[in-house]
Amino acid sequence: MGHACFRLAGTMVFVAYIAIAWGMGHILDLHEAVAGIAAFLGFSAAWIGVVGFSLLNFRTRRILSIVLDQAVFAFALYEAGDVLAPVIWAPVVMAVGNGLRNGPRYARLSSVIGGACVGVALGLSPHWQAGKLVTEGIVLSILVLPWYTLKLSEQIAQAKREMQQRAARFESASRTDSLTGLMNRAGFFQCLQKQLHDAGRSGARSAVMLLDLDGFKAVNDVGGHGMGDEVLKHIANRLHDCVEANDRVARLGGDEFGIVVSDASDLTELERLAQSIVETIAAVHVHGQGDLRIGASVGICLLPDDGCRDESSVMETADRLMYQAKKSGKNRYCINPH
Ligand SMILES: Nc1nc2c(ncn2[C@@H]2O[C@H](COP(=O)(O)OP(=O)(O)OP(=O)(O)O)[C@@H](O)[C@H]2O)c(=O)[nH]1
Repeated sequence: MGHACFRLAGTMVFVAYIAIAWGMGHILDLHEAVAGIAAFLGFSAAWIGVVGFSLLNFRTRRILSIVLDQAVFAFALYEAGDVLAPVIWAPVVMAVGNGLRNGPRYARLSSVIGGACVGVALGLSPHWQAGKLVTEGIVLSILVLPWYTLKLSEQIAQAKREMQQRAARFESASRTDSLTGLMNRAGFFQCLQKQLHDAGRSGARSAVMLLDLDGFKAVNDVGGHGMGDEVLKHIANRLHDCVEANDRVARLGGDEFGIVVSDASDLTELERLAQSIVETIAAVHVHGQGDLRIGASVGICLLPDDGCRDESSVMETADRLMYQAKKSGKNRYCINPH
């Protein structure tokens, strides 16, 4: 309704302008001036009924308001002649406005109706017939300019969409590890930041795990880098299978992985998850390499923790605990005191 009021105000100003111009043009013929003003007031009453009070269904209302807009302008041009020269571009603007608001179909409809109405009005007017070329130019502009403007605006919108999609792809690539498809370090830190923020507000317990593979170097040394890459991808999939849908897994670099466990309210459950991760990795078989085995040392930082209020202090704690797990024999997890 706000928009209808805006259009209504615009039309009233337009009608007032025509009425005054007409009145001045017929200053010596008061009777005709009053008749003209009455005709425009009649139009605005019809317009208020159609658009302002929503008397008809949406689509019919739109089409009818296009016909009324364009027809009344053509009629005014026919009657008022040069007085309306300053607003000769009005049908083009109406068609472009209709297109931008309601879609290209309405722009085409508006320009065809506008071109036809103005063409007929100018063709019948002895005044405009005198300048035939100008008349043809006006009609041609009404038919061509809205189409051209809308085409341009469609192309700009399409280019904007493509740029946004490309930016989103770059953004996603900058947070993804290209080998495993997991989040990379940057993505993990972003995720950790959000987790700390949410945990700070809700006070709910969550956890951050830092996992470093044990004995991974030997896989590369024996099976080559290609084999090492396959093992990293396999481990990424297994870790992803171990956690809940709300948890996030990342490869932080080399043979180091990070996990944000969003709900660690049940400590037994969290320790069970850590143990199952250690066992899952210990069970990974490096194909064709005899009894070459790998393992994982895991450091777990429980949150909230007064000493871990930002990402770097959380990572430092998890890193310290991970090294503690390595030092105490590898293939195990260590958790901060709680
Ligand atoms: N295949 C492969 N290897 C990598 C990649 N990034 C790092 N590495 C290798 O991973 C190994 C990691 O080194 P370490 O953590 O010291 O090896 P580790 O045998 O697991 O040592 P511990 O952690 O002490 O058990 C190095 O040999 C790196 O070259 C990668 O993207 N692909």
